[in-house]
Amino acid sequence: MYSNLLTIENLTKCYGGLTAVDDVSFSIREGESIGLVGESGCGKSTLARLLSGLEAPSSGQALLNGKPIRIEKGRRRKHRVNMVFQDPSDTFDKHMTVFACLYEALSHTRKTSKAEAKSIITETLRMVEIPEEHIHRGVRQLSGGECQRVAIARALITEPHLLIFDEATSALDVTVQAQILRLLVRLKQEKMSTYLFISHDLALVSCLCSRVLVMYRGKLIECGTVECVMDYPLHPYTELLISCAEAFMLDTSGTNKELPAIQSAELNAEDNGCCFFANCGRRRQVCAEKRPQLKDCGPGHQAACFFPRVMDTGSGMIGSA
Ligand SMILES: Nc1ncnc2c1ncn2[C@@H]1O[C@H](COP(=O)(O)OP(=O)(O)OP(=O)(O)O)[C@@H](O)[C@H]1O
Repeated sequence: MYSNLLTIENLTKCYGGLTAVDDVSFSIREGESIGLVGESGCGKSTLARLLSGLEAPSSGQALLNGKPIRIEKGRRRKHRVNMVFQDPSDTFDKHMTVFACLYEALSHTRKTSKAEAKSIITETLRMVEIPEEHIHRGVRQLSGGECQRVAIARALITEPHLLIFDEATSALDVTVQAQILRLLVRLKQEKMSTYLFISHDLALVSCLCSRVLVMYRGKLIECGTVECVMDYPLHPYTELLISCAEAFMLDTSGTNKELPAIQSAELNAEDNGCCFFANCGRRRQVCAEKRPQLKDCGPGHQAACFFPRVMDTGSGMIGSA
């Protein structure tokens, strides 16, 4: 019996000489909301495509309810794992109406009468706050925010086991982003589904998720509850990521704080060593020679670092090796 909805074991994806996802292992329990963060190009979307059966791994496996996720087209895949992408307009046939888009998705997973389909579609559109009179509009007539709501409705209507949001708000302007974020918070409360939120935005992940995974250059380098990782980051890359996010926020005098510098990844000479070696202020010889594996550093908190930050959380020390 598998208690986890999703179990990822040593998942790896190579494109030629590039390892986009490198020996990644983690699990997601049913009903959990997990955040996946990391800089651009670290492999987040590749990992999402592997989980949704859009691409096959080079090695390792992803199990959904104990069964390997395989490349599947259309209906079965979307019923198991469905994705909402950054720019939904790319994923719609612009000549279709809102009703036709949702009906197509629904008919992939369930047989319904027209009347039943109409009632399910109306209810799903209500859930994402699209007015009923939009139902016969063409998707090309929708605004960016409306289009993303319809994309969310299209994903929800298939009742997937796992729903992945890949930067689902980042193409929208800030006011629409805030509306979609409020919608996601509400949906998460109303529908106890299992979600994976991929984002650059740590604040968004903090709002929506209970646990967070941090990736760097294809590797999982830290994971734990949102509170643990945000308040007590152990890996130097996570510390940098959080300080970068804070630096973007205006301080009380109205000026931006200086961004910490990050060196080019090419400076990381040691393929066998730590992927963060070139940028790390705590590096020692062993970091150049051996690759650190994820290890428990505190309750529900893991980091792949030989010298994680040691901190007193008030209820005990974390990070000591
Ligand atoms: N089909 C592909 N063929 C070759 N290289 C690819 C392919 N897809 C992704 N890559 C490369 O794999 C690496 C990881 O890309 P990926 O899109 O997964 O990163 P990401 O973390 O999602 O980035 P972003 O946040 O900018 O979307 C990048 O170097 C990218 O160029």
